[in-house]
Amino acid sequence: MRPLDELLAEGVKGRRVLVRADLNVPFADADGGRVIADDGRIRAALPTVTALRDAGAVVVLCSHLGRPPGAPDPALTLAPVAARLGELLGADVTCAGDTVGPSARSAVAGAAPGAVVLLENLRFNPGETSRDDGQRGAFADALAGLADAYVDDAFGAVHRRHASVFDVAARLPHFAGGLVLAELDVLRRLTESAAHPYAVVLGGSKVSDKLAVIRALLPRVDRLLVGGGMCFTFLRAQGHEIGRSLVEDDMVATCRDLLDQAEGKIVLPADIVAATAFAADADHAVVPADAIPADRLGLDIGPASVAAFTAALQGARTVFWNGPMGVFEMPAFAAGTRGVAEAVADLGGAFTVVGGGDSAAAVRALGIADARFGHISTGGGASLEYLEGKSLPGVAALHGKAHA
Ligand SMILES: Nc1ncnc2c1ncn2[C@@H]1O[C@H](COP(=O)(O)OP(=O)(O)OP(=O)(O)O)[C@@H](O)[C@H]1O
Ligand SMILES: O=C(O)[C@H](O)COP(=O)(O)O
Repeated sequence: MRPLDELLAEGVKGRRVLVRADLNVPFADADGGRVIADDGRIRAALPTVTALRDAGAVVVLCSHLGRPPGAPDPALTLAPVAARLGELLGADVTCAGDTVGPSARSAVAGAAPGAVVLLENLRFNPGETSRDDGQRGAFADALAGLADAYVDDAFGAVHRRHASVFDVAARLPHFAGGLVLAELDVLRRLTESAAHPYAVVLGGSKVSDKLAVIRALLPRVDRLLVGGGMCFTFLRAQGHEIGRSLVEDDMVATCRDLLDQAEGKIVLPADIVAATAFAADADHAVVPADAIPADRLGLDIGPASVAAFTAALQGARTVFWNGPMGVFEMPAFAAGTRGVAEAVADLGGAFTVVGGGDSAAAVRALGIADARFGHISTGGGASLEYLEGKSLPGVAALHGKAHA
């Protein structure tokens, strides 16, 4: 895998460099409309963009935003991201009106050395995510036609076999950006040389996505703490009443199996904040985790769980945390995530990694400084698939394993 530095050493003055970044940032409703809720991923793209600008390249930047169904959706335009990037760079960023069409081509053709052109949302095009190699390849041809070299710095998307992540690398001289290299270094450390005790904290809502990770991690970790929307499928597997909480019924048997194999490593919440509705102002109460009232749903872990999770983390020398402990976006259900975040941040002598778009956003939204963690990853699914031991298409492509 050739690092960006090799491309810079070759010289890029006046060359067009296609940079795939992951600018898929969360938005929130505000008085004046939708605003960027957390710009961490835009900031994470700055070093690569700045290095190329400083070296005189024409930076042709591209990213996905959300999951539009292969057609333009004005709600998912990258225009606000271009504006924010421009503010952070202190320079104009042109946002093309399309991804590989006339607007993009003329913006790139008219760009001076050091200029940045952000292409419109890659997923406005069906070829980006298509399962059909030919359709993806045709879109990758069009992307490659806009540039002379390709840099992948989209760590959050390296687990996607998409045109801009996988196929385009075979069509241009390709290089890994500093963010991708740094993130892979951290994950390598977590898989190859993690100091023990090693604790993993998992939460969030994507239960089925994360069960495979639990299976893969169990033999390698000493403690596995499960909170968030994930824990209810486990509590159901233990035979408990979980009311109307989030559950994946077809995963209950798998959770039972994982609990049997876990040799006591899996720690589940002892109490739950159970609400009458999925709403910020819903009536709520702390209840035992094995007795959630039938008409309520769990939206956060309770104080006894925070205390138990904090205790289980003491002495850990490596911690990986993915997924909020509750619906942190609603203040009434943010205490569990805050408590666990504080516990992880306070661990002295441990290498602590927070992985996941929502988890990183939660940490920042709660006002906990990035510097209190060893590493905050820009990739949720990407980190998990790496830890699961899966091959990542974006990384394989940078190793020259994508074929046109
Ligand atoms: N008890 C719960 N019930 C329902 N939703 C929950 C619960 N606890 C947490 N969540 C939701 O889980 C979501 C985050 O889950 P997700 O699995 O996507 O996290 P992530 O891995 O950090 O993010 P990403 O995969 O985007 O990088 C949050 O929006 C949060 O509100
Ligand atoms: O938010 C993420 O995890 C990445 O941007 C990838 O997005 P995706 O899950 O929609 O491919």
